[in-house]
Amino acid sequence: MVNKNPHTPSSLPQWPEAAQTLMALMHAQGEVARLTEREQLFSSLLVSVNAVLWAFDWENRQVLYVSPAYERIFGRPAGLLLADCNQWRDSIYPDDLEYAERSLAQVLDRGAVEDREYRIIDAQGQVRWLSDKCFINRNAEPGQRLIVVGIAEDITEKKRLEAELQRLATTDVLTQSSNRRHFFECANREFEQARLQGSPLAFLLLDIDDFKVINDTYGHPEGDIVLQRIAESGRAALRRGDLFGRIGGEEFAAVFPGCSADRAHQVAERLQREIQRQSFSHQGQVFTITVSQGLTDLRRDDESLDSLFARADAAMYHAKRQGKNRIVSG
Ligand SMILES: Nc1nc2c(ncn2[C@@H]2O[C@H](COP(=O)(O)OP(=O)(O)OP(=O)(O)O)[C@@H](O)[C@H]2O)c(=O)[nH]1
Repeated sequence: MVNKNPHTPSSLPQWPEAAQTLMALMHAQGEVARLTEREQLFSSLLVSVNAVLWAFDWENRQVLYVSPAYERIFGRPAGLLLADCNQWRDSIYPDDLEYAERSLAQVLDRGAVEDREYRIIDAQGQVRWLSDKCFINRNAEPGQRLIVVGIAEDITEKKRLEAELQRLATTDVLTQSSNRRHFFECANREFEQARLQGSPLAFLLLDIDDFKVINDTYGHPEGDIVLQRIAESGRAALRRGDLFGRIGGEEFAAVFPGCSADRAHQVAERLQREIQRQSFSHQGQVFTITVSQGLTDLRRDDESLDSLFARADAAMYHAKRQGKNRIVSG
């Protein structure tokens, strides 16, 4: 072969090696470009996701990595956390701290803990809910340091919606009292507990007198206001732990756990007076209302809440038949 270029060294065997180097260089540059692109993709994912990814060196108690969402969700500098892992612990809502630490330690036995939820207080003093799943790093060789990794998602909005859904499902929209279903669910629980513990329990039914006349005379919206005021009086008359709900159109019910019949009668009388004291006005006309109440208490042979309900219902209808505006015990 003839060397046509006098300036090029004639060591032809060097060419393939140089070409290979060049090819390797170009390949490496391509890899770097691809990795850079990947890194940018991961960075934008980590920034946009509403969760903190973290890695923790268990033995050395050191946070090795925390994703950018940490600063946004906790409102604290990541650098401080990397220097002192207690920064995370110090953000946890005091009531949830013991649970958060115990459930994190469970990862050592279980390899993964995916159902941890606890609250933190961010730097602005706002309470936030986290779902903080954690896993032992599976790639660790025996003898290597133990790394726990996790993903702590901000579920504050989800919790707020759940609470709102729960409120809507259990509350009567007009009076903001417990609705019928929720009232009886709670009442049944109290009944079972009272039976188990042998403690007293009283059950009350309250029905507005001549409510149809009120609606017919003053209009349905005025009737609605009456219902709201009765519910307010009911809530005001009860103690913490008592149950109160609207169980029908103009019918309310209450359960008094731990309350003797005499004591429940005093509460019913207070409620009766409070309702009688209220006055309503519609287009210059002032009117008052009365209610009839049926009261009973737990007896040894009561096998379900239905028995108490039936006795209170019968007592309430006695009150109606005897002229209304009164409390009858049954
Ligand atoms: N304004 C209003 N009225 C309601 C609501 N639910 C039921 N009612 C009314 O409550 C009234 C109940 O009437 P009745 O069952 O005859 O009872 P009452 O007139 O109170 O008679 P007594 O119970 O014998 O004193 C009806 O007029 C229903 O339309 C409600 O949500 N708002």
